[in-house]
Amino acid sequence: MSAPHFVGLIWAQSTAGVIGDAGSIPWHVPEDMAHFKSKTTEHPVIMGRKTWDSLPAKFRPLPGRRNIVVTRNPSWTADGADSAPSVADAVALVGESPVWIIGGGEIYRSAMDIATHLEVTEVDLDVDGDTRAPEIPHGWTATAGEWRSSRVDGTRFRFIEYGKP
Ligand SMILES: CCc1nc(N)nc(N)c1OCCCOc1ncccc1N1CCC(C(F)(F)F)CC1
Repeated sequence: MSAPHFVGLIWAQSTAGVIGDAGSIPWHVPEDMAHFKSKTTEHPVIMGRKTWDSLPAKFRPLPGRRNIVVTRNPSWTADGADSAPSVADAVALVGESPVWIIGGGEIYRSAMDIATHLEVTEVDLDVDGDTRAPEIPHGWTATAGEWRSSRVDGTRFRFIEYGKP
């Protein structure tokens, strides 16, 4: 099994870096859900247990993808998910590329060192939240798409891709 050479982190954040509040996402931008779905479908996804718990029931497990949940609880199990004690162990379970790391905050921070690709949706909102996006270290280069407006309520958003030269 070869280690995946494409390890992507994917998240949606407010401009100030909020990604969640009380276990949910404080906005509704269906274009981001479609973006997330198109990027991750058919590829394995790795997430923390809190993100697993936050998934709406009809998306748990995320369909069409191997779901791997990172938890320190060795007796944790769930239908439709594998588990691993750390991000590194979860990535080691995957012998294909790309693998997508889909949240939450703690998991992104522990995965940043092994990430090769960041796929960030910036939502132009000023919202409060208890969970923040990871700091992006120096050395990543950003390619930002154009600002778009959500069909629901006109909320502006854009997709930013980060690579490492
Ligand atoms: C979309 C939210 C999202 N955006 C980006 N860009 N990066 C992410 N890491 C991400 O968080 C995925 C895990 C949390 O996901 C959800 N949390 C609350 C409600 C709904 C969801 N979604 C809806 C879409 C669904 C589909 F299967 F269609 F993709 C998956 C579950």
